[in-house]
Parts: sequence; structure tokens; C-alpha cells
Amino acid sequence: MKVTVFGTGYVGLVQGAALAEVGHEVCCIDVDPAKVAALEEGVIPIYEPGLDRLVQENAAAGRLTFSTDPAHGVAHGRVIFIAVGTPPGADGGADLSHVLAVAQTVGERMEAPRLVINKSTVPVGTEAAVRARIAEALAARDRAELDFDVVSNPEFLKEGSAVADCMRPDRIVVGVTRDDSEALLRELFAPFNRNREKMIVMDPRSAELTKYAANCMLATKISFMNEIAAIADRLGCDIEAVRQGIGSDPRIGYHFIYAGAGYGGSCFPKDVKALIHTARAAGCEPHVLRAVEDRNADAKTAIFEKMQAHFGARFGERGLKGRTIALWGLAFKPNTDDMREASARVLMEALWQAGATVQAYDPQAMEETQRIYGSRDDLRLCGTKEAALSGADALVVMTEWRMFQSPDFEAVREALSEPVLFDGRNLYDPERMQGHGFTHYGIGRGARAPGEVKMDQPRTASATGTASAAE
Ligand SMILES: NC(=O)C1=CN([C@@H]2O[C@H](COP(=O)(O)OP(=O)(O)OC[C@H]3O[C@@H](n4cnc5c(N)ncnc54)[C@H](O)[C@@H]3O)[C@@H](O)[C@H]2O)C=CC1
Ligand SMILES: O=C(O)[C@H]1O[C@H](OP(=O)(O)OP(=O)(O)OC[C@H]2O[C@@H](n3ccc(=O)[nH]c3=O)[C@H](O)[C@@H]2O)[C@H](O)[C@@H](O)[C@@H]1O
Repeated sequence: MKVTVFGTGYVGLVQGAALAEVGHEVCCIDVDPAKVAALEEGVIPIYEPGLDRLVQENAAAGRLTFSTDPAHGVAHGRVIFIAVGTPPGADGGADLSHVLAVAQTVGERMEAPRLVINKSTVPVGTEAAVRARIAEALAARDRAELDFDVVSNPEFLKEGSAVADCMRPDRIVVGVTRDDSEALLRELFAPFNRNREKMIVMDPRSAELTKYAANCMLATKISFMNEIAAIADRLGCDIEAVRQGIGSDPRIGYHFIYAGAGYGGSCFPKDVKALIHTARAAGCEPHVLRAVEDRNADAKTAIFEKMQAHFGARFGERGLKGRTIALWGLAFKPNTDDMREASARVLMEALWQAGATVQAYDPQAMEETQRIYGSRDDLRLCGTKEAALSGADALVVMTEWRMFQSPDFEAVREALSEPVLFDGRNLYDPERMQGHGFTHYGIGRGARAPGEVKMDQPRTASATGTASAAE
């Protein structure tokens, strides 16, 4: 089938390449000429495992092409995907200007029947708004007789495993009302729908809400665990033990209940905000979602507060001023170079504010960090994780890249001027770290200095003077 995809970001490029891989003829359109020029050269603008091969092979086979020309895109695809950004607007609601711009283009250019598939994450009612925009543009050309349909097909891929998620989706949600459109969708997605029925068909408004409900449910799980972790810190319990204890109940499950330095990325923060906005506009106060946001804001600063308390106890008023902190992990999660809403950014900015210097390393996000922050005296971007340690007063880990999971702890301890480890993703076992001679601070795991029992258990009984450091 001839397919056009508008938007070559994480969703559009991966979807376009996946559709080409199964034999469709795909043309990807983007308004960013630099992006399109790079893609035409086989250069992938984002880091996503497996995507370079998928794009390069399908482009070489002629099944995947790129263009900045929207007219060409509308002429090419019997089906047209909208996969452009929907960033938060000033009021927290999703900004639909890019989505509606594509709808406008379709209405202005189409000459034959078209099925428009909206993949961007959009508020309930957008399918109708896209439909109206296309109809208006057609009417303005006196071509109202041209047949088109608009369906909702939200995307559930995760960055870092986008190709695998797209090639083997766990479900394909479609919001569609016309039988012929459903039949076309079934034909398009047949290669992804083979081993069991994955297509969940519903009305477009419910499909649009399904996407927000999924992301908000996941964000809620994380914020819930971060809340329990904050309680565990104060009560001297270990959140990891609690996670195992509750995850064994199949009604709860082990997935997505890791406490840590908060959720980031391009989607959870904006989608929670957008659903809050939608709920309020519909006259429903979103109590849970507001709490999810509040807890996440606290989770993002929790590690900094532990650092502040530690260095305050150590150096009094000077605290973090003049300290050098080694930071492992800048991306909002492993296997991506994406730093949108990354917890590491909140931490770095707080450290700079407190007068500390950051020596940072990330396997993929160094260029992005440089792009965002430019050159500054209090940021040293290091070529290896070892180089970031050199002479630092503590190590803080903010992204759970595999390469950080089992470092040579001896070497880490020797490189640091003090063996202090702030573990923003609960990567390391506190007792083992204690054994390696570190003072270890996790999230919801208390804090331990070598040779001591948990420093914050119970909160008021510490003789070390650093009890509050764990909070
Ligand atoms: N990033 C992710 O993991 C996921 C994102 N989503 C949703 O998918 C949508 C797209 O997200 P991303 O791919 O991350 O965005 P992105 O920001 O990476 O890419 C969007 C692309 O659209 C292009 N664009 C903007 N206006 C255009 C137009 N009129 N015509 C053609 N191209 C245009 C931009 O230049 C950009 O390259 C958003 O609604 C997002 O919420 C859904 C699931 C996963
Ligand atoms: O709509 C989207 O864009 C996508 O948003 C998320 O995917 P993504 O943002 O790529 O990353 P996740 O793996 O969900 O992680 C998001 C954040 O939550 C954090 N997280 C995740 C899991 C966990 O147990 N604890 C936790 O703190 C991660 O560190 C990360 O900062 C969803 O998982 C996808 O299903 C969805 O399609």
C-alpha cells in the first residue's frame, strides 16, 4: 500500500520504517529540511536501537523515501499518517497547531480518496477537528465531493525500544466508525497482527482517551511508588523489598513500579498535564492526576536534597559550593539520547545553583547536553564514565544505563575524593555498596555509611548527624 507519514520524529520515522519493512511504499514528510536532508543521506537524527539499519535498508530498497514537499506526500499516500508533535500549550492543553496544519495541507492538496490516520497523542475531539479542517479546505476548493475519512490510531511505543515495540505491538488501538476504513486499516496492519488478534476497535473519542489513560496510569504507578519510597526513607524501610513484596501479587505486577528520581521524557509530563486540562474543561477535577504531578516534582528534587543534606552535614554552610559532582546518566531513560524533561537536568541546574561543578557522562546524550547548555565553567562533559569520576567529591547516577550497573567499584572509590554514592535509580544494593566502602544514598532505601547500620532508622535516633541526609 502507498503510505505517507507526516513527521519524522520518534513516532513517524519508526512507524514509516516499520511499514516499509513489511513491504508498504512509504514516503516520510517533514517540515525540517535539515532532518530530511540527513535522512536522505542515511543519517538518523535520533538515537534509537535498530533504527539506522531499518531506515537505511528500506531506503536502499526504494520502499522508504523522504521529502519536505507536502503536496508530494498527499499525492503519494492512499493512507496518510499524522505523527507530528503535540507539545503542551501555555494552558497545559495539547497544542494542536502541527496536527491541524497537516489536516489543512491534506484538504488543500488531495485529489483522490484518502484515509487520514492520526497517530499523534491528541485530546478527545481531535479526530472531529481534523475532519472539519479537511472538509473546510476541500469546500474552499469546491472539492467537497472528494471522499476522505479520519481515524484515531494512538501509538504506545517506548523510546529506547521503539523499533521492537513498533514491529511487535502488544495492541493496535483504532478509533474508527466506517467499515471500509476499518478494512483498510486491517490490510495495512496485517503484518503486525499475525500471531493473535491485536486490533482493538472502538470509537475515535475513546481511542483518543485510551492513549492518555495509558500514559497517565503508568505515570501514576511511578508516582505512587515514589510516594511509598519517600515514606520508606523516613521510616527506615527498603523500597526494593517493598517492590518485590507487592509485585508478586499478579494484580499489581513487577512492571513499572521502580522508584527513582522521577519520570521524564517528552510524553508523561505533557500527557498528564494535557489530561488535567481536558478533565477540568469537562468539569471534572482530576485529583489523582494533580497528585501524580506533585509527587513527580518532588521525586525530581529528592536526590539533590539528599546531596544538600550530606554536604551540609559535612561542610556546614558551604554545603555543595565549590564541590565537584560526577554525574552518570543525562538522558531521561536508557537507550535514548532524549533529554526532554530529564531528571538529570533538574539535578544539574540545582547543583549549579548551589555552586557545584558537574562532571557528566552519558553514552548517548552528550551532544544533546552540549546543545542545551552550551559551554559553561561548571559543566565538564567527559569522554568516559571513568573520566567523569576523576577528583569528584561524589558520584550520582541518574539514568540506569546497563554500562553503569556493574562498574569496577574499587576504581570508582579510588577516583573519587570521597566515597559517596547517590543512586537516583536504585541501581546498587546498599549493603554491597557499604561493603565496597561507600556511603550510599538511594531512593527509599535509607542511607548507609561503611560499617554503619542504616543512618536514618529510626529518623530521630541517628548519632551520625546525617540522618536527615536520607530524606
Ligand atoms: N516520543 C515517543 O516515544 C512517543 C510520542 N507519541 C506522540 O507522537 C507525536 C509525535 O511525537 P515525536 O515523534 O516524539 O515528536 P518529535 O518532536 O520527535 O517529531 C515530530 C516531527 O514532526 C515534524 N513536523 C512538525 N510539523 C510538521 C508538519 N506540518 N508536516 C510535517 N512534519 C512536521 C517536526 O519537524 C518533527 O520532526 C506526539 O503527539 C507524541 O505525544 C506517542 C507515543 C510515543
Ligand atoms: O506516549 C509516549 O511517548 C510513550 O511514553 C512512555 O514511554 P517513554 O516516555 O519512552 O519511556 P518510559 O519507559 O515509559 O519511561 C518514562 C519515564 O519513567 C521512568 N520510570 C519508568 C518505569 C519505572 O518503573 N520507573 C520510572 O521512574 C523512566 O526513568 C522515564 O524517565 C510509555 O511507556 C509509552 O508506552 C508511550 O508510548
